[in-house]
Amino acid sequence: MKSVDAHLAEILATVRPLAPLELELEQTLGTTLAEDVSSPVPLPPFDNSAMDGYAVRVEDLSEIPVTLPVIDDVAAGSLELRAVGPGHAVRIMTGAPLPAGADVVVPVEWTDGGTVSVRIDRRAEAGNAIRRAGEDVQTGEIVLKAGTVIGPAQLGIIAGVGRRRVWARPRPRVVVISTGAELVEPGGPLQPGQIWDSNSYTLTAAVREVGAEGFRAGSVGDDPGMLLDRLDTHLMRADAIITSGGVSMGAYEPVKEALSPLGTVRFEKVAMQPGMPQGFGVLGDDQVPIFALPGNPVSSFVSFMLFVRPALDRMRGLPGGMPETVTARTTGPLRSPSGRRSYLRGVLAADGTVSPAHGQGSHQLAALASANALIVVPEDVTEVEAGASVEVVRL
Ligand SMILES: Nc1nc2c(c(=O)[nH]1)N[C@H]1C(S)=C(S)[C@@H](COP(=O)(O)OP(=O)(O)OC[C@H]3O[C@@H](n4cnc5c(N)ncnc54)[C@H](O)[C@@H]3O)O[C@H]1N2
Ligand code: MOO
Ligand SMILES: [Mg+2]
Repeated sequence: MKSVDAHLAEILATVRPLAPLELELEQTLGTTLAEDVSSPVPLPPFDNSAMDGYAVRVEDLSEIPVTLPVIDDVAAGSLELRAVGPGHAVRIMTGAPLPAGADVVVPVEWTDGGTVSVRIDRRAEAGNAIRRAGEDVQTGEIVLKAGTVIGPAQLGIIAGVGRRRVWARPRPRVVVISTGAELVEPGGPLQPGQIWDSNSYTLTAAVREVGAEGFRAGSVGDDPGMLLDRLDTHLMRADAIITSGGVSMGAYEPVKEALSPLGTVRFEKVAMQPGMPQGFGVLGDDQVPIFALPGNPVSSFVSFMLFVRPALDRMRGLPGGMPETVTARTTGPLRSPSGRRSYLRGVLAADGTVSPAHGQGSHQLAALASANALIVVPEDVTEVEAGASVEVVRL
């Protein structure tokens, strides 16, 4: 059987980072910057006030209290400014440009708030409550490096240096298709022998959670032809395809039947549990990667975490690789089939212990829903005692 690492390595050798596009600011959340962004101007662009108060000359504060005439009123965005001469005060709002001649801002709380003249009751040091031009960013300074994932704060500084568009690798568009004649769309009535399609929702959500765009394309039953039609419909706009089900040893394995003849998708057993039956390859002229995951809901979820997520990271221009693990102590004994790496469901606690879930069946939704971690049991281990330390993938 193929090792987990070899399967992941083959996937990572196949997928490619998406080509950068010049994106409008609003479209960039979750994308990966493909250029260094620098500032064309100093930030702030001009000396301005950090507080609502009065701009004055510090030498006029030598005798406190002192009353000064208020010669101007400067709000943020004001253009024409009168200089502050000796013995003058200018009322100033936070963010407003500092008038020439002033070298201190006295917060209004330290005064009587006068508008014609102001009594200042407390001395402020020179430079108080002044934001100097360029103290945040210098002209030409790189504020974000290529390869940075753009979140809200990164959008802030891109907008803050005046960029309307940036070059970034877009979020991969991933189409999720379920297979299985037994599947019914949640909300619909169940006939005998039917189940609700959970994989479509789990996998589309997992795609979105890792920063890609997920499109749930529904189920195609057990009909290979329907699968091929559904793939045709979505292939041109997909950067990747995920299917679940129909890849094992059964008589009706629509994914295997539909894709094996194409010769570009391989189906094999990987030395892991859950997630043993795996299909991976590329489709169409654009070599769109397809992840043909096993049908058992826990198998497809674990397969997503191990194989799809790292691939999507790479497509986003990020490193992407085997999920990180943390060390924990298992509170209960663990069992794992020899020769397969197990990913058992468990609950990792703040005290560094991990409690294995009661149900470890790869179809058991409840155990997966209550887990926040996958306990890794290596291929050559079949028993782990309670209290032993284990490696754990956080979910
Ligand atoms: N004789 C053998 N039988 C099986 C083997 C094997 O090696 N020899 N492998 C087992 C393992 S391991 C797995 S995993 C499953 C995977 O099989 P498939 O990928 O063909 O999945 P299906 O047969 O289509 O479905 C399996 C199971 O999962 C349920 N399912 C499928 N799709 C969904 C969905 N969208 N939402 C919820 N549940 C889904 C389906 O009803 C089946 O119960 O094969 C084992 N068999
Ligand atoms: O891959 Mo299966 O998930 O071992 O049940
Ligand atoms: Mg099957």
